[in-house]
Amino acid sequence: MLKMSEENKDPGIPKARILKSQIQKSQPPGSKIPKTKIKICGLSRMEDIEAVNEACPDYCGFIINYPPSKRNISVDQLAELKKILRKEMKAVGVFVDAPAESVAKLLNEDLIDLAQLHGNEDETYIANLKKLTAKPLIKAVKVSTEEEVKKAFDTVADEVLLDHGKGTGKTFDWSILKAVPDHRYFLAGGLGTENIKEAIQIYHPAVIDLSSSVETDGKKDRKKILAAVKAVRDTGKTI
Ligand SMILES: O=C(O)c1ccccc1N[C@@H]1O[C@H](COP(=O)(O)O)[C@@H](O)[C@H]1O
Repeated sequence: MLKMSEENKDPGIPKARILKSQIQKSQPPGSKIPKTKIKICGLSRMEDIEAVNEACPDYCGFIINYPPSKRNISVDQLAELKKILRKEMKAVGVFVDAPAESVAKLLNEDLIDLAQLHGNEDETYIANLKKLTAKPLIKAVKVSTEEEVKKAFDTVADEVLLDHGKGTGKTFDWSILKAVPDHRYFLAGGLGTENIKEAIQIYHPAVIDLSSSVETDGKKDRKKILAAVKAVRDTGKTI
């Protein structure tokens, strides 16, 4: 039976609700705010793990039990891939309307470090899942208007991910991000080496999340993964 951890009894404020200006005020003068991080999503093969082990992004994403995706993997495949994934990187399980109990099980067994909820999971679902695990939850939201972006942060999830869809390889209109200049979020959808710098310098996302642009013929491409991680690190912009 799953138990609530000590940490979960006092879940505190979700990271997504803490504004950048509040973080800056709490820093000693001259100290640096964390740099934008990078997540490479949709890993499915051993060679994908070898590539990320070399590039070392901050987060690695796995699409779990979602057959409509060409990046779908089973829990057994996840377990095999996880065995060789370097420990420095956080493993993110990406779910689409999966039963909360099965998501919590993978988190609590440490097969994944965070769960990304990328379907129609509502606040009741997320609140229920939070009772089953202390691990961080990311709510993914498809956005196309300023109103939708603002509403995305009205959540009990720990993190918010703003996306064009589900691994579409397309950007949404980033100008709507001006509606939430002070918020922390994962930015996804159509990001690649050609637009990473612009995204970081203008919008300062906490995490740049990409999948389609680091593929060739539908498979992850080692050189593209290395180039994307380098692009984020080289930009080196602080939020
Ligand atoms: O990539 C998928 O197939 C997918 C399936 C189900 C939910 C989310 C999915 N992908 C997410 O899309 C972004 C990356 O987008 P892009 O390909 O770079 O445009 C990332 O958050 C993935 O988790």
